[in-house]
Amino acid sequence: MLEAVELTKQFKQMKAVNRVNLYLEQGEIVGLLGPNGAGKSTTISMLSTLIPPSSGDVRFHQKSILKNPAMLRNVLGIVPQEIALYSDLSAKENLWFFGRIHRLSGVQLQKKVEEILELIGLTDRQNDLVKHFSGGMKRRLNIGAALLHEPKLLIMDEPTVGIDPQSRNYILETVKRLNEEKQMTVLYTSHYMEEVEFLCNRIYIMDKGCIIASGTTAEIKNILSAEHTVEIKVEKLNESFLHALRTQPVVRHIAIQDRVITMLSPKEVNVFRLLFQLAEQTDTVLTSIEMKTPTLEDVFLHLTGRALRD
Ligand SMILES: Nc1ncnc2c1ncn2[C@@H]1O[C@H](COP(=O)(O)OP(=O)(O)OP(=O)(O)O)[C@@H](O)[C@H]1O
Repeated sequence: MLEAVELTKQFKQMKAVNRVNLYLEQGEIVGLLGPNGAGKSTTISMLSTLIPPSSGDVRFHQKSILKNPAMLRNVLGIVPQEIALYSDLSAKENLWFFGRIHRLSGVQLQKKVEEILELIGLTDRQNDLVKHFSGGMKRRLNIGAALLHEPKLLIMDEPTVGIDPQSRNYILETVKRLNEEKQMTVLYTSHYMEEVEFLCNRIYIMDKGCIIASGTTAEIKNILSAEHTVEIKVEKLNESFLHALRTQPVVRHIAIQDRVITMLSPKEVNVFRLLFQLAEQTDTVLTSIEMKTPTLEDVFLHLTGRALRD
């Protein structure tokens, strides 16, 4: 349905997006995952015809949209990262305004506004001014505004940033319903692993302007199929134990939070024996050792050496 071919954006000295190739099939929810500054917003700005690429192409149903953006714009809904609403208007008035931009009017517009208010759970608050809304309610309305013209393709730029867990779940469930009930194709960018894992059929992981991995969640996790994530709890964090761990060639990506140490190690290594030996040598009391299947977060760490939300 939509395809990026060698898509590149150069801002003066900075290559924000570097030869990105990705595609969305009709009816898929595709995740674009990456840390701040990875190039996600720039990529979707080019995909949604808001900014032109420096080189490369964007194709919609195999046709380049660079010279004919209207073809895509008519069926595209965009949920921007920044809230784009009028705070002195009510929720309903905002939806009316955006509906008119999409040339809806009369009974058709009225019906659509009611339907959207219901979908985003704001029917009861439809007459309240947006300036009195919580962050989560604004985000939901922001999404509603993108849905008025029944887009076939919805591009969402980190739609859950800075909101409460309840609104976040509401948004995720709404996206899933739109996909299942209306067969809406969705490109969803986020730096929350759990969100893309919950929503997406396929995922692209982006870092420093490049796609560094792609596939289904299972395929991406498989990159680390030969490794375990090991979680070690210690009674007291001991520098000599950490030093001993860090010097082991079979131990990688050590992360520490409070008294919990997380690391990766190959499955064929007897990590229990190794940890007990090191604990004994350094007078460290181990409270528990747990082996886990690597998460997408671990894969990102493996590929880039950094955590997703560093
Ligand atoms: N108009 C611009 N001019 C110059 N540099 C830019 C411009 N827009 C983005 N950049 C730079 O390009 C890089 C990628 O930014 P982008 O906003 O696409 O990343 P992102 O993955 O969406 O990050 P975030 O999650 O913070 O939005 C960043 O280093 C950013 O500073």
